[in-house]
Amino acid sequence: MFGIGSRDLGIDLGTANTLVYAKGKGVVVREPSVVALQTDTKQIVAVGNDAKKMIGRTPGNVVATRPMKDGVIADYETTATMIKYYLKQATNNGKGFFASKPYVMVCVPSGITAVEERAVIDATRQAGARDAYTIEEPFAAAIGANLPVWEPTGSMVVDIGGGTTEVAIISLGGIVTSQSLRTAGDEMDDAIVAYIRKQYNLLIGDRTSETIKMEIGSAGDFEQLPSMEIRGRDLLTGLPKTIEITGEEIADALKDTVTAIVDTVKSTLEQTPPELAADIMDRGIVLTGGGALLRNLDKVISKETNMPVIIAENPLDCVAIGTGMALDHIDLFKNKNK
Ligand SMILES: Nc1ncnc2c1ncn2[C@@H]1O[C@H](COP(=O)(O)OP(=O)(O)OP(=O)(O)O)[C@@H](O)[C@H]1O
Repeated sequence: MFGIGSRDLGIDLGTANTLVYAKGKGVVVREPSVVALQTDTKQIVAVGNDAKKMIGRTPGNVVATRPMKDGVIADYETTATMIKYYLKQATNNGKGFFASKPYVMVCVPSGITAVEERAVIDATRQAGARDAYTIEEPFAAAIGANLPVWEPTGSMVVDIGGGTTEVAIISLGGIVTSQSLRTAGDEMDDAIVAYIRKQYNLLIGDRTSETIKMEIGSAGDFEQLPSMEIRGRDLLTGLPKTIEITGEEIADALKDTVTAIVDTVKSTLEQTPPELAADIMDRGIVLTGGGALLRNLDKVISKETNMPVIIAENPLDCVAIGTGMALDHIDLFKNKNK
């Protein structure tokens, strides 16, 4: 063990949200993974919440972008700048420079390539880390959900984020089997946009579709679902229009995405050694990530697998908490990245 201190940080560098966990303090930064840039000079106009408000609303010379896609870096320079901004915010409340550079643990999807992983490490070092380490996202999620990952017992975690769904069986401090699906919350949003366009000839923006998903979205209609009024642009007249949409319609729009997630859970279970499967039967499948909050998703997974399903406490924070807690075991992650 070498000099891990209270200034060291864990980052959940997500497609949708970036969270920073500081040892002893908990989650100190929680903002959308969005950066607004001047198109010509590439100068940063805003980061995080301020930048997210600009999505779909920027003038011609400003663009609000999400530099992470499907859990990996799509735009290297912008990601490094975003990490730098959040590291500064986490270490010094955004004022000035680091007193001393932190060691940083960053989570990555389990299906990541060596080149994609290298990019995360390099971007974090470039952003000011003394050194950077990676941890696989479902492993971090399981630590953050308080699962007994270091014990000889099977735990199953399904982390549904913006870009990826990670399914893993964990025992004795390691991933026994896992699958990473590049389908998660963002694809649900896209499916809602496509459905409303097809059924109503109405064009809605990404932020509206995410709001619809959170407010009335559902993985299945086990009960009467709520409805809501939505606004968009009528593709026939070109004018703004308001319609009412039901939860049942949105459940229908989300069907393919939900099926893809359920199928991944099932096929991971099929690859699980029987002793570990028995442990999971006792303890249940644990859902983490923002997608775990989709209404009835726990019920659908439970019905399809015949297993108990539990939503972790604070599902949006599990990966960040687990990434930060893994700093206590940094020697296990040390050599991998050298
Ligand atoms: N109440 C809710 N119902 C449905 N989906 C939700 C809810 N709250 C958040 N989400 C979705 O969860 C996703 C974000 O989750 P999270 O912050 O765990 O992802 P991430 O870590 O940024 O992404 P990734 O792990 O793919 O890199 C978004 O798609 C968001 O719309």
